[in-house]
Amino acid sequence: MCDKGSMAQYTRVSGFVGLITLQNPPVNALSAAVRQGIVDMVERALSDPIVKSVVICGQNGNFCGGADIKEFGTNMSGPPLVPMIDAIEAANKPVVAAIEGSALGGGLELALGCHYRIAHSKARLGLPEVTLGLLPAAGGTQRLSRLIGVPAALNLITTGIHVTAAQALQLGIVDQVTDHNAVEVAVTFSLSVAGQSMDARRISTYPCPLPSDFDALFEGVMQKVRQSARGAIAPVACVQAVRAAATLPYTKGMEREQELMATLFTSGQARAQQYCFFAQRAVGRWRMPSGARWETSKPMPVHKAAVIGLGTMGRGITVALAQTGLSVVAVETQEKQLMEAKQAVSGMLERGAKRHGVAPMLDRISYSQNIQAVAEVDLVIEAVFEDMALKTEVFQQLSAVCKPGTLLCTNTSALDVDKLASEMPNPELVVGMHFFAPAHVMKLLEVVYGPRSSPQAVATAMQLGKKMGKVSVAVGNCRGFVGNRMLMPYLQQAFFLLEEGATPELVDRALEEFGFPMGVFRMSDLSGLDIGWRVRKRDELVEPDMASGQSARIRQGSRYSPLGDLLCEQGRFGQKTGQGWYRYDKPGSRVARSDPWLHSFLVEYRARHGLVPRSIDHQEVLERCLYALINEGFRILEDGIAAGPEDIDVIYVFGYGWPRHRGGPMFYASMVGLAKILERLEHYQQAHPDVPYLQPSSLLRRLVASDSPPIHRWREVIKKYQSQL
Ligand SMILES: CCCCCCC/C=C/C(=O)SCCNC(=O)CCNC(=O)[C@H](O)C(C)(C)COP(=O)(O)OP(=O)(O)OC[C@H]1O[C@@H](n2cnc3c(N)ncnc32)[C@H](O)[C@@H]1OP(=O)(O)O
Repeated sequence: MCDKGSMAQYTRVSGFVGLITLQNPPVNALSAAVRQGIVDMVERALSDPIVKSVVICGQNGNFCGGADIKEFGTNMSGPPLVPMIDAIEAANKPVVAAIEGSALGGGLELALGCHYRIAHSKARLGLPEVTLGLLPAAGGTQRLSRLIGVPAALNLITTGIHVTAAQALQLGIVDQVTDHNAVEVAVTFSLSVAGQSMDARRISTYPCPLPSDFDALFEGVMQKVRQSARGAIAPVACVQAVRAAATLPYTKGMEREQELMATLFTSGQARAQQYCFFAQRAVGRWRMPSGARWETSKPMPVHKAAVIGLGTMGRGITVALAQTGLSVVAVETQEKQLMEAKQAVSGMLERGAKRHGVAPMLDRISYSQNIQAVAEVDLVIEAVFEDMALKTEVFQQLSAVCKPGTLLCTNTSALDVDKLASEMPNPELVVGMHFFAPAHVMKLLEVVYGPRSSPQAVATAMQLGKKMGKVSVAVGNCRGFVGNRMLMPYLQQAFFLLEEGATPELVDRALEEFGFPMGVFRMSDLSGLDIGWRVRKRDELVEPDMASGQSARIRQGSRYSPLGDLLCEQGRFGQKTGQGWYRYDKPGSRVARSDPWLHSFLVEYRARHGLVPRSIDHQEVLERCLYALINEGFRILEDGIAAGPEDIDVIYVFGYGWPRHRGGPMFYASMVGLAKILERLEHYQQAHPDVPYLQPSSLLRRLVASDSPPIHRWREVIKKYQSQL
C-alpha cells in the first residue's frame, strides 16, 4: 500500500508498519510541503487500525538536512515544526526515526520527537543552526538537554558540530547503530515495541539532569562563548535557551526558546550567515569571463601529485594532499632542507592522525632532491621562493620532465600567473593554486586562471581543492588576486591613520570589536613585517635615509606611508623578533603588549613630517579601513576578476577572518547601504585628497545610481556595466 502524491510518501510495510519517507531532494529539507506531508501521513498512520507502529525515514539514504533555509527569507507558510513534532511525540503508537545520511537541525529535532532513533553507522547528526545565526527552535534546545544532559547539549548546540553515529550512541542521542539497512532494522524494531506504552519515551517529559556546579558551568560557558563568538549573538542565545531547559518546565522552556529564536530570526546576523551558507555553495558553480563554466568543464583525474619546494607552504600543501589520499612526490633540492621538511611533514601527519584516531598517511609521500621524480604525476604544485625568475626556471624544468598533460600549478601569492604561463610551451595547463598558511589547516583556496588557462585546468584545480576539503574560489589573475588585492587598501588606511594620530591599539581594538580575530597590526606582527617589506623593496617603494616632509612620503605619484619600512629597518619584524607594532616577552611569543617605544616613535615621526595628530574614533577606523577594502572589491567586480560578490565574501570569510555574522565585505556593504558607503568614501576623499584608495569605484557609483539593488541582483548591473566598457 503506498501514497506517492505528497513530499512525504506513505507506505505500509511488513503488514503493520506505516513507513513515512521524506522526499525533497537533495537533502529532504523540511519545506512547507514536506511538513504538510508529514502531518498528513502521521495522522493517516495513527488513524489506521491495522498500523501498529510508524517509521520515519528520508529518501535516497538521507534522513533530513533540517528546515528549508531558502524559506527563511520568505513568508513562511505551511504547518509549523513545533506542533508537528509534538504530535509525533504524543502518538500512542511507537514512532521510530531511521537515520541514514544526515539528521541535522530540524531533521534531528524531528528525530528527537520520535520515541526511538536508529542510525546507520555512517550517519552524521547535529544541530548546526548556530552556524546560520539561529538556534534549534523546534524543541531542540529543550529536548537535547533533557536527553543527554546540559554540558553535552551545550557543546553540540553552541558549536553546531556534526557527530558520527557512534558518538551519537555514546552520548545517548540514538538508541541503536547499525551497519545494515537502517530502515529495515527500524521497521523490525518498531514491531518489537508495538503495543507498549510510549510514556517513558517522550523526551519532553524527562527532567533535565542538572550538573552540581550549575551556575559555575553556565558562567564559564557563557564567558567562553562570548569570547569566541566575537559579537555573534546566536551562540549566546543558544546558551540562554539551554539554561532555560535546565531551569524551567518544558512548556516554559519552549516559550523561552521561541522568544530567543524570534530575536535571532529577524536579526541581520542570521541573514548574513544564511547568505554565507549559500555563497559557499555558489562559488563551486564557477564561470570564467570566456564563458567557460563548471557544468561544461570536465576535470582531469588526479591520482598522483607533486609539490616542489618544501618551505612552510610546501610542507602544508604536502600534508593536505596526503591527507586527501593522494600519492605525493615532495621535491626539495637542498638535502638539509629536505630532511627537515620530511621530519616536519611526518610530525604534522602524525599529530593530525592522532586527533582523528586514524593511521598517519606517511607512506603516501615519497621525498626527492631530483625534479625528475615528478615525471609520472598528474599535477604539480610549485611552492618555491617568490621570485619570478626562479619560478620560471622551475616551470621550464617541469615542462621538460612531466608527462604530457600534467597540470602545472603555482602557489604564488603575488606574482603574475599569466606571465609565468606565457613562458611555457603549454600555457593552458598553468593555473594558480593560492593556498593560505598553514595550508593543511586554512580552508580557503584561490584558483587563479589567466586568459590562457584551459577550463579543464581550472575544473581540475577546483575539484582537487574540494577533495582537499577547501572552499575553492576561481578568480582572475591580477596583482594580489582577490584577497591580497583588497587587503592593500585596508593596510594602507591603517598606516595613514597612525600618521594622523591613531595608535595600533586603537585601530586593532576597533577592528576586533567589529569581529576580526585580530586587528591589522596584531595580524601583521603575526605574519611578519618583513614579508611586505620585501615586496615593497622589489616594487622600489622603499627609500632608505628618507628625508622629512610631505614630498618624502610620495612614491610613484601617490601618497605613501613608510612606517612599516622604518620598523623593519630597526629589525622589528613582529612576533618572530619579539618587536613589531607591539612588543613581546621574547621572540616567538604571542602576547602582544603595548610598546612605549612605538608610541614615541610615532610622535617623533609625525613631528618630523609636520603631521598634526588629531583624535580618531572607532567609527573612522572602521569606515576608512573597511570601506576602502570594500571599494577595492567593487573594482575587482568591475574588472571581472571575481565573478560575483559571493566569491569575494567567501574569500574574506574563509581566508581573512572577516566575521561570518557580517556576511563578508560585499554583503556588509549591502547591509550598511551602498549610498552610505559612497557618501563616506567621498567624504574621506575630500578630507584627505592625497590618500589613495578613497576614490569611489565607478561600479559603486553605478549601483547607487541604479537604486542600490539587493546583492543577488548585482550581477545584472555588473554585466551591463561591463558590456558598456
Ligand atoms: C520561527 C521559525 C521557526 C523555525 C524553526 C527552525 C528550527 C530548525 C532550523 C533548521 O533546521 S536550520 C537548518 C539546519 N540544517 C543545516 O544547517 C544543514 C545544512 N546543510 C548541510 O550542512 C549540508 O547541505 C548537508 C546536509 C551536510 C549535505 O552536504 P552536501 O555536501 O552533500 O551537499 P550541499 O552541497 O551542502 O547541499 C546540496 C544542496 O542542498 C541545499 N541544502 C542543504 N541543506 C539545505 C537546507 N537545510 N535547506 C535548503 N537547502 C539546503 C544546498 O544549498 C545545496 O544546494 P545548492 O545551494 O547547491 O543549490
